[in-house]
Amino acid sequence: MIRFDQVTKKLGSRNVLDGVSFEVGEGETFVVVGLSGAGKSVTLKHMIRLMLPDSGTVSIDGEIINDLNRRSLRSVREKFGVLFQSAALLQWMSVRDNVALPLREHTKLEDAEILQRVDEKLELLGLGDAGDKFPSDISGGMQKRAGLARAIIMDPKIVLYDEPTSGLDPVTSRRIDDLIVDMRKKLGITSVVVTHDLHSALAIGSRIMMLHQGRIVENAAPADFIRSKNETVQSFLESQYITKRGRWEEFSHE
Ligand SMILES: Nc1ncnc2c1ncn2[C@@H]1O[C@H](COP(=O)(O)OP(=O)(O)OP(=O)(O)O)[C@@H](O)[C@H]1O
Repeated sequence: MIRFDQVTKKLGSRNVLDGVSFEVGEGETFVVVGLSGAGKSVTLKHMIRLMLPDSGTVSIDGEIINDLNRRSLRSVREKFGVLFQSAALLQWMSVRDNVALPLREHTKLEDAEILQRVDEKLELLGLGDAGDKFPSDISGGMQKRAGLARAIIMDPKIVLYDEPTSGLDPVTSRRIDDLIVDMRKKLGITSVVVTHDLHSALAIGSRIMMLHQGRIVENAAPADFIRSKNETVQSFLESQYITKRGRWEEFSHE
């Protein structure tokens, strides 16, 4: 579904991606972890061609997206919903209007149909009562959920999450984790999640890939990830108090 083949990207004087190859299969919750500056967000940006590789290819559903024309690129991008770090809600619009925005911009649906679809998504994300509120009147966790409602309003096949739990307290973070798992269970959505939070990664990931200095140091199912012999992976795990005999099962939804 998503495939990177020997992707390299230099930004400034750094090789931010240095021959990165991996695949994300349909229905996976693929988690990308790594220290700050490891190239996680840059990897996400390549998936929707917000950035182009210097060499190597990115393919979506078998189609190499490096050289697509604008129209074909648009149809590839329609497969994606994106939840960036800030949730990026427009402050002067109600939650309902924020979520409706993509439908109003990209479809010719009647307003009644739009509002019905929006309310369905708000309900799904536990925001049934928040439609009339403004972003500044709801909590950070609710804002993230509203951002997620907007990311899935066009019924994408794939959702990209950049640090979905950053800035949230642990309880709210686990609630967002549950929602990401729900997206797969209820809607069959493939997810790619960039996070610093290994507890979250272990709880939701079908695979976890760790980037370090532009290269992949591990790409494995959670149970194998915590047993990785790679030293960079082990010190990353230890920094978050997870040991080789880690109690990740406790966090796992599977
Ligand atoms: N547009 C850009 N121009 C120049 N350098 C960039 C650009 N975007 C990212 N970089 C650099 O590329 C490196 C990787 O950035 P990226 O945002 O992918 O890191 P990250 O792993 O997501 O880190 P964080 O966890 O801090 O968000 C960083 O050193 C960053 O400064």
